[in-house]
Amino acid sequence: MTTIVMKFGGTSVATPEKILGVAKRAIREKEQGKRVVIVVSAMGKTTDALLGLASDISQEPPKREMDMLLATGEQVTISLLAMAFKKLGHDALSFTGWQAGIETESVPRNARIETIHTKRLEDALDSGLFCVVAGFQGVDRSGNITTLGRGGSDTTAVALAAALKAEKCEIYTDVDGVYTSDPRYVTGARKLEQISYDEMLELANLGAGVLHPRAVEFAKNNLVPLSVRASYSDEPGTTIQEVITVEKNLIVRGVAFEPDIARITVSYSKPFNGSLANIFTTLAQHLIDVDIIVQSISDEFPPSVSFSIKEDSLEEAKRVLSEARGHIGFTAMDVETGLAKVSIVGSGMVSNPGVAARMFDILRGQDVPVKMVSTSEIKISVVVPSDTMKRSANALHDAYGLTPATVQ
Ligand SMILES: Nc1ncnc2c1ncn2[C@@H]1O[C@H](COP(=O)(O)OP(=O)(O)O)[C@@H](O)[C@H]1O
Ligand SMILES: N[C@@H](CC(=O)OP(=O)(O)O)C(=O)O
Repeated sequence: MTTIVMKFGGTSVATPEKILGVAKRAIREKEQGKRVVIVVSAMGKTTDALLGLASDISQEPPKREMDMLLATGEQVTISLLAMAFKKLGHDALSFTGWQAGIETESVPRNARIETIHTKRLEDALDSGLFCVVAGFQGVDRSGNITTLGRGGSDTTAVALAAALKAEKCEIYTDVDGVYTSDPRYVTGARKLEQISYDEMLELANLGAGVLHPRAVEFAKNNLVPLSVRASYSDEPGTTIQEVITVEKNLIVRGVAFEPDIARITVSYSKPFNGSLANIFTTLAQHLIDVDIIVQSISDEFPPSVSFSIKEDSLEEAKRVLSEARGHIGFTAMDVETGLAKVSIVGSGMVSNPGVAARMFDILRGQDVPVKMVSTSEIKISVVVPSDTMKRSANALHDAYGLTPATVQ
């Protein structure tokens, strides 16, 4: 008998009626002879509300206790969904992350899944039960509850699909697939029928919240057939796969963006290599994620390095760098907030020169100042002022032919 994993995000389980709807949808799959695992997120905006409660107590709450708090959101949904199955005449068992055997590394708030001990789930599935699993959470080797980072329920679903050798993993959400850009912000965004794991991974890493980046990583590494589809309709959605078979010629497949970026510039006296290593070692020791790094060295000016981080890490980054000032040997630290990152992604860039030049030209046409740039084989990202993010994304989307009327 084949197994499928269905994941429903917060918007799809926001009310008791929607939870009953999820159960009905899963029952339809089981009636086709499948073993069904359902992964759910916290109801609606519950996780945001829990974060708000914590910040009413403390600005820097202990990360372990944050995991303990945030994991409660998903626990509410799994119990309600198991009750919904019972109400509809079917047997189901709910599982927290640890009950489902999801073991993670010991990194609070952003843990990676290391192993899944599937025996308990396999036994329940063999007994004909629906398995309802809490997304976004696991347990480390010391028995601490961990969470997988915002949006991490997608990763729970794909990791379970890989561990259970499921036939497919379906992510049900409030859009009917992966779009060329976030349809909430980009008016011309259109649904893609297919997208490659690599392009999806870049888009997800660059802010396309429709899928958690590590979910795509898991799917790619384990070749899990993955799709994103609407929880409110039966349309097939978007499939994410190794090699795509349609629209292969597009240079840019999508535009992603991320608000709340800060730039820190640290100036220091020579020898600069030592300072550079000390700055980033200090940040790494405090598990602060750094994104774009721009190092500038000339004979005329003192050396400096600029890097971008998420605004919610800014206070901690400033504090740890200031505490290590003597060790690092820096002379000044400047901070700029209110920034955003806008990126274009597409495998077609590899063999097409001039993509960056065109991007800068389009942004110049929109009067958007580019503060930082970073590239890889299949993406170009720019850091720009937040108030130009939406305008930049729309202009790039149109100019690269992604808006339907302009598809070349
Ligand atoms: N490229 C994209 N394609 C589709 N949706 C996107 C994209 N980028 C961002 N999104 C946003 O992702 C949202 C779905 O993710 P999320 O809000 O986390 O849903 P869920 O609650 O189901 O997990 C959509 O409503 C959409 O605004
Ligand atoms: N509830 C968590 C985990 C999650 O994946 O949520 P969603 O599937 O609604 O994005 C969050 O809000 O981050």
